[in-house]
Formats: sequence, C-alpha cells, structure tokens
Amino acid sequence: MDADRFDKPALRRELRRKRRALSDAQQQTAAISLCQRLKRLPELQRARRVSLYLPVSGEIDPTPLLPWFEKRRVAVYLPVLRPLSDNSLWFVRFDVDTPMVENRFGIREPCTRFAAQRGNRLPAWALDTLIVPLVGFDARANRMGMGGGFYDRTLAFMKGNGPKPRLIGVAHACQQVSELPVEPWDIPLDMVVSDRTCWPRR
Ligand SMILES: Nc1nc2c(c(=O)[nH]1)N(C=O)[C@@H](CNc1ccc(C(=O)N[C@@H](CCC(=O)O)C(=O)O)cc1)CN2
Ligand SMILES: Nc1ncnc2c1ncn2[C@@H]1O[C@H](COP(=O)(O)OP(=O)(O)OP(=O)(O)O)[C@@H](O)[C@H]1O
Repeated sequence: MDADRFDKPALRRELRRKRRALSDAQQQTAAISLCQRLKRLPELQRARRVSLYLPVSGEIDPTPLLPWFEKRRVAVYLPVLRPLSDNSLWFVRFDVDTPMVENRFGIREPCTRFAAQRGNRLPAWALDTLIVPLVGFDARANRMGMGGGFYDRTLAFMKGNGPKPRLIGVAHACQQVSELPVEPWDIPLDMVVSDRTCWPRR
C-alpha cells in the first residue's frame, strides 16, 4: 500500500484506544491464550536467549511465559531505551534480581547503571528470538509499532549478512487491520501471533 496516502498516526491512535478498552478479564484470557500458542512454536522451543517486554496501556501480556522460560533455563532480556542515542534499544538481562526503573514512557525497564554493564546485555543479533510488541498488524505479518522507530532502528542490521534472530510480533486479535503500508525501513517479522491466530509472513 502507498504509505503516503495512509494516515498512520490516526490508525495508531485508534488501535491503541481499542487495546486499552479491553477489560482485565479479557486481558488475562488473551495473555494465557497467546502464551499457549507461543509455547508451541519451534522458534521459542529451541531458543536459549529471548527478549520480551513488560506490557503497558493495554498491550497483550507475554509475561506468563516467564516461569516456562525459567524452568527451561532460557535467558530473558528486556528492551531498554539506549541512553544518548537516537531511539534505539539495548537488550538487558531480566530476572527477579534485576534492579528496575520507569523510563520516560512509564515503562519499567532494567536501570541504566545495570544496563550500562556490558555483561548484563546482548546485542540484538545475539538473541535467538525477539518477541516484539505491536500496535497493529495485517495478515501478511506487516507491523506497526508505537511510532518511535525503536525496533526498526535496533534491527536495521537484519538487512545485512550475519546472524539473524527470529522475530515474532505479538498483539491482540483486535489489532489486526486489512492492510498496512510497508515503509522502506521496516524490518519484516517472521510471524505475528495473537490470542486467536498465528500469521506467518508471506
Ligand atoms: N512494553 C513496551 N516496551 C517497549 C516498547 C513497546 O512498544 N512496548 N517499545 C517499542 O518501541 C520501546 C519504547 N517505545 C515507545 C515509543 C513511544 C511511546 C509513547 O507512548 N509515546 C507517546 C508520546 C511520547 C511521550 O509520552 O513522550 C504517545 O505515543 O502517546 C512509548 C514507547 C521499548 N520498550
Ligand atoms: N533504521 C532506521 N534509521 C533511521 N530512522 C529510522 C529507522 N527505522 C525507522 N526510522 C524512523 O523512525 C520513525 C518511526 O517509524 P515507524 O512509524 O515505522 O515506527 P514503528 O515501526 O511504528 O515503531 P517501532 O519500530 O518503534 O515499533 C520514522 O520517522 C522513521 O523514519
């Protein structure tokens, strides 16, 4: 679709409003259903190092996976806003002992001092699988995020040669739209998983 004729900010507002409107009960059911689907994916069963996110403002909650990861000794990483950089992310080790703060968007993340220690983080290419938060998606697994370009910038290396992690976008089923524009800087997902369906890229 022609990106210029597409009101992305309006669509983003609408989809964010939709997910915020879900009740606590709907959120809980959706999270369990999403995580059941995710646990069946070879991309996650094989993974030893994964990233996920702590949900805000109605995002679908991937954290029911945490006990499953712990049992399997999978190392879990969270996105952290990289200090002094233009909208890119670090992936920082997350467990019960990780010191946390709220970032400027009100999202909890490992604190900067902890994140600044190299041993506590990984470059995105060294992760096996990233669970990527979405605001919107379509049936071709095209994605739209919060609009900061954080994931696209951090994953720009995926256009080159070298190791590539698997990218699994997750969202509520109600965040699906019929078609999204593909921007030149968009990094394609391998699939989108919702509480209802799994959409491989095609
Ligand atoms: N849970 C979660 N963590 C995440 C992301 C995410 O989408 N979800 N991100 C994925 O990129 C990064 C943060 N990106 C974000 C980009 C924009 C806004 C945001 O709320 N913008 C406000 C306006 C700006 C402001 O408040 O200063 C808005 O749109 O209303 C939040 C997070 C890293 N961590
Ligand atoms: N690799 C990149 N290098 C420089 N700028 C980029 C890159 N990727 C995205 N951007 C910029 O980021 C801004 C936001 O992009 P877009 O609207 O596609 O965000 P999004 O995909 O919704 O966000 P996110 O990646 O955080 O989920 C755009 O203005 C775009 O120019």
